[in-house]
Amino acid sequence: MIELRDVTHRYGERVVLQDLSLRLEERRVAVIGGNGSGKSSFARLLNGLQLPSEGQVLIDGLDTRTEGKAVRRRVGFVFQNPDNQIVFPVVEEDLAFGLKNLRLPRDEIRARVESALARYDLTELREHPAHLLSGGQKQLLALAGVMAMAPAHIVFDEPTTLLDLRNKRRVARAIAELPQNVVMISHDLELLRDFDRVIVLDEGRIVADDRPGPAIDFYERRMA
Ligand SMILES: Nc1ncnc2c1ncn2[C@@H]1O[C@H](COP(=O)(O)OP(=O)(O)OP(=O)(O)O)[C@@H](O)[C@H]1O
Repeated sequence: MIELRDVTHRYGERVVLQDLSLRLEERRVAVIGGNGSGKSSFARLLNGLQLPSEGQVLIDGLDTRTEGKAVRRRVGFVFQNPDNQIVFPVVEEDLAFGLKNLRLPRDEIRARVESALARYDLTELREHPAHLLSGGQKQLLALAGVMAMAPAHIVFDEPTTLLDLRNKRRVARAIAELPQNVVMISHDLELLRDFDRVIVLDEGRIVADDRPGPAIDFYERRMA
């Protein structure tokens, strides 16, 4: 479970998240809101990439402030910009990198890399230089890398912005099938229609927190 207790976040003087208290227990939670409403800042608090200016963020009881390392093992993060995520020059090496860090046995690493390549249609690109992939292929590789690690929670910061329709559907299917808890930031409202819960942020505050239908209706009226 992810829990925020009285969380406020500032950059300098500017308050970007204000006094949030939340328990996220559902399997799939989405966070939506206008540009600059604080969604990415919210996402980055969940794996300790950012620490809250005030309050606490707890992941399965672990405080991101004091248990950062354990938190990062439990929470995978898929960045909006895959260039932030891809560290190795060749596709399959990049996929194996995080798994080696987990000190998994070599056979297990090989099996997980094969399965991730196949699942995201990257098998033919396995020896391809990662920096020469298209934007969408990079996004798939970043996703595949995090999913191969099988963390308990996965936070997605706009995972489909660069994807064509086929790959968007592929990612939507993959997310639907994930056994993990998912928190997803997205402007793509179709992607969240079957989520369990949708939170709407506006200027760093929660203005709706509901099932997808009513939350999306609220957001669309507010943005009209
Ligand atoms: N590192 C930073 N330093 C200073 N201000 C920042 C920083 N990161 C974000 N901000 C500001 O915080 C506010 C919230 O930004 P955030 O990226 O969390 O919003 P968002 O809802 O994800 O936006 P978008 O939909 O445009 O990606 C914005 O006003 C932004 O300019």
